[in-house]
Amino acid sequence: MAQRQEGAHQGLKWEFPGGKLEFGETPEQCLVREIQEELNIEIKIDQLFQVVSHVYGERQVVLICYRCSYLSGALDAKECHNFCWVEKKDLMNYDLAPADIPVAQNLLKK
Ligand SMILES: Nc1nc2c([nH]c(=O)n2[C@H]2C[C@H](O)[C@@H](COP(=O)(O)OP(=O)(O)OP(=O)(O)O)O2)c(=O)[nH]1
Ligand SMILES: [Mg+2]
Repeated sequence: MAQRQEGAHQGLKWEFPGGKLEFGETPEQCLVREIQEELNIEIKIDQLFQVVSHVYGERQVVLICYRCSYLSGALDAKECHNFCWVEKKDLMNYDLAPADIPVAQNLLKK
């Protein structure tokens, strides 16, 4: 889990790390890039897990969530406030971004 930067949208909330699509890239390419940029590690995309749409006031986000595997690199909070590996059973102890609650609940069921 990554903690969002202070002052960002949903600042200091905990999230599944990732970020916005750039023009022309696939969602999978976007996630590999974002994890490298934010956490300094290389990952492999395993499979689509869940798609969530959430409205925050005037902003709508669509999260495309994947199961991924760690490949290489040393974790570093390059573009996030903090990070940690979290066991599924402990997910609900974090102050999650509201859009992530159904994802965390779904993970707990599996
Ligand atoms: N990555 C991610 N974003 C989430 C989650 N839950 C959630 O509500 N969001 C929201 C926060 C943001 O409004 C949006 C994702 O934008 P972002 O700030 O991560 O985008 P980015 O990494 O490309 O950052 P930037 O370059 O736009 O600053 O989705 C989540 O679990 N992961
Ligand atoms: Mg991000």
